[in-house]
Amino acid sequence: MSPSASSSSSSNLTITIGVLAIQGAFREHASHVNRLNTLHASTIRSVLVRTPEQLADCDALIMPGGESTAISLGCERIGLLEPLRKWVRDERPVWGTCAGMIMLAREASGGKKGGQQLIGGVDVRVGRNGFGSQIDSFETGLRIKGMEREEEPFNGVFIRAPVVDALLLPSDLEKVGVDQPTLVKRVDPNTLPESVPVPVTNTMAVPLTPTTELPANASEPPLPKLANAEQTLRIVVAPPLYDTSDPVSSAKKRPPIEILATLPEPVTTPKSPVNRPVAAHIAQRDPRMDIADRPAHDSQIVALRQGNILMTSFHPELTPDTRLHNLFVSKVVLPYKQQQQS
Ligand SMILES: NC(=O)CC[C@H](N)C(=O)O
Repeated sequence: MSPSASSSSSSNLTITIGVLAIQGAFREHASHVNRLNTLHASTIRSVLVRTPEQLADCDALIMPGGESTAISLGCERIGLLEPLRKWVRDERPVWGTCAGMIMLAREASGGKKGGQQLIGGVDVRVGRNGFGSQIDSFETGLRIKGMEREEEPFNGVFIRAPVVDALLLPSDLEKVGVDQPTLVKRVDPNTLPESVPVPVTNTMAVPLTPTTELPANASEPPLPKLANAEQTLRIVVAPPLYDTSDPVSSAKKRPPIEILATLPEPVTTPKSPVNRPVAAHIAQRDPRMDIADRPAHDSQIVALRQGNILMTSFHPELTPDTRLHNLFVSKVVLPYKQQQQS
């Protein structure tokens, strides 16, 4: 940020935070945003976003929790997917909570048949429903790095929340074919032992390590013969958002991942059978990801930031606490807006 972007300039600003309002807990997010107004010299206001035009008027965007397949389909139908991808490509501030986190991940496992469209932007693979189903919902006190009164736990509400399967190397960009906007890789979970770490030897399976090459023709491998096809793990991949003509140098320009909150224990035994293979993958941690505060298992990560993108696997809008909304505004949105104005 330039020195001219002093905090005094923030008093003249009006900050418009859009909340994607296709499905899910968007009203709760909007009301949390509005409550921040009294905390800042700038005017902070929320708007519900349902069209590309409404998005264009925003300084920042929140993608709420709900059902990522429904949100994704809704975005597709109203022509919001590409504007959202452009938003991320332009490095504008965005925060995804729960389903919103799934949308912003570069890869997602545990998807439905037929896959789903992702926006992408953050170099992680998340596992849908990785903590289990609705009845496995839980709340837990979290310490969130950089939040005001950091020592005071923030109540994380986890509802069919996504788990971080793995942090991905940015250089994986080169592995994603530009002609194939959404690839669905299929892995036969029967080939993966329950214990970790595992070498994947079945040639039908696409190994789950971040360094895996996709098949040269980038077409889907044939479906393995399974007793129960629902057990097949699907991984959907977001289209590449950045210039991949020189993947290595473009990957180097990617902002680092900052880990903001972790759980004390890894998620090694997801209750959902669909996600069991993910558990096997969890320990296949890429040691080249040298990141501060990285926990022993990537599955422990529940809040992270990459550049101007924030993602949390829990629902901060379902508690009265507005500290996380304030962190987004103070640490991501205001600096971005000030930089734009300087
Ligand atoms: N609370 C949530 O947002 C749940 C997310 C949901 N499991 C999904 O896949 O979209």
